[in-house]
Parts: sequence; structure tokens; C-alpha cells
Amino acid sequence: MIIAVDGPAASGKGTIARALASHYRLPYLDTGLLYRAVAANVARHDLDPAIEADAVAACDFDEALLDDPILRDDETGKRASIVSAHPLVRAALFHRQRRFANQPGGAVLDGRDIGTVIAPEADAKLFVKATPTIRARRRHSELRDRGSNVSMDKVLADIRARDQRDSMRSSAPLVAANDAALLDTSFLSIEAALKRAIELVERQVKLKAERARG
Ligand SMILES: Nc1ncnc2c1ncn2[C@@H]1O[C@H](COP(=O)(O)OP(=O)(O)OP(=O)(O)O)[C@@H](O)[C@H]1O
Ligand SMILES: Nc1ccn([C@@H]2O[C@H](COP(=O)(O)O)[C@@H](O)[C@H]2O)c(=O)n1
Repeated sequence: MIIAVDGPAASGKGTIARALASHYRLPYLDTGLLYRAVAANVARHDLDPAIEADAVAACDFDEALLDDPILRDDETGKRASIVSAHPLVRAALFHRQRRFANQPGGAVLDGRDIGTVIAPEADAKLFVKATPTIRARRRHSELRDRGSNVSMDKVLADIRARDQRDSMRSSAPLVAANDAALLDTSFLSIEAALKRAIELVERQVKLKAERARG
């Protein structure tokens, strides 16, 4: 079974995708980490994230980079949304994600274009959302816990800018797949959001099985 989980920054998609993977005992890929690794590699080599050729050169990163805490920085996230807008960067990361999705037994992937581009054939698709203010509050408290003293206003402005960049790019923009189930986590606890996510996955899988039977 392939489960695709998409949504904007700090909507809770990673939390849900990881929990779904554990619930269904499936391997999990946070595809945002791949773009973050490219972004960190761009910075490491003093390249310009806005120049496509620079960003493409940084796609050939050392696997160990995926475990580097620098990937979790907000600055890296911002840079990731710049490199991810280049079609050649998306093409360079495409096959790796496809292979992960298509492994025997299936997988759970989260990102921005899993249900639309990486695994349009997924058995279940969720589009996780929450209001920008609530997402900023969550990200702000996460950053504070990590010792940052960034202001709430700055976090909210960054979230809005990232939404705008991710949704407006021409290549694989952030958009819900037509057949994705929407899950608004704004007023749900993590436990309630996961319970709802499982219900939505079960419903889609059942529907798909019924359709296949005719
Ligand atoms: N339903 C929820 N209620 C309250 N907090 C939540 C909820 N879901 C997630 N969170 C918290 O919000 C923060 C962001 O969640 P998460 O990392 O899952 O978001 P994300 O969409 O994967 O973000 P990103 O795209 O930046 O990786 C985390 O600190 C997480 O614990
Ligand atoms: N499938 C994806 C995943 C991520 N991106 C871009 O990377 C940025 C960082 O992603 P996080 O999920 O780790 O916050 C994100 O803002 C996107 O620009 C993507 O394009 N496609």
C-alpha cells in the first residue's frame, strides 16, 4: 500500500505520515529532507540557490548529510523552497522518490507533490492543512524548544512566504490532488488528527478495493 501525505509547512503532515507508517508497518520517507539536503549542500559550497545550475550541482550530496541537524534549520527550509522550484532539481530527485514509493509492500511518503507527481497511483492520499497562524504557532514553539529566540511575527511571515513560493511555482506546485482527502488539523490534537487520518486512509482503500471488484 502506498500512502501519499502532502501539505504546507508545519501543517502536521510529517507527524501524521510517520505515525501512519508505524501503524501500517510501512517504510517512511520525508521527501522535504531531500530538498533540504540540496539546500544545505548549496550553502556548504557557497552556491546560489536561485541559479538552477548551482542547485542541480548540489543534488549530488553525501548521504550522511541527511542526518545533519542543519537540515532542520528554518534558514535551510527557506533555501529548500528556493532550490525546489527548479524543474531540473525536481527531476534529479524524482527517481529516488519513485523507487521508494514502489518498493514491495509499499511505503508512506510526505511532501508537496507526492499525490500529484511522485505517486499519483497511491492507494490513499491525504492533504493536511491548518491555518497559517496555527502552523506558525506550532513552528515557533518547536524553534523555541530548540533554543531559538525568533519572533512569532517572523515565523508567520516565513510560513506565508514559503506557502506563496511552494504554491506559485510552475513545476509541481503545492496543490491537493483531485482525489486526496482533506485533513484540517487546525483544531485537532495530534491524537485526534491521527485517528482521523487512519479513518480517511481506510475509507480510500476500501473504496479502491470496491472499484477494483467492479
Ligand atoms: N495536530 C497537532 N496539534 C498540535 N501540534 C501539532 C499537531 N500536528 C503537528 N504538531 C506539531 O507541529 C509541529 C510541525 O509538525 P510537523 O513537523 O509534523 O509538520 P510538517 O507539515 O511535517 O512540517 P514541515 O513541512 O516543515 O516538515 C511539530 O512540532 C508537531 O509536533
Ligand atoms: N515533495 C516535496 C517536499 C519538499 N519540497 C520543498 O522543500 C521545502 C522543505 O520541505 P519541508 O517539508 O521539509 O518543510 C518545502 O518548502 C518545499 O519547497 C518540495 O518542493 N516537494
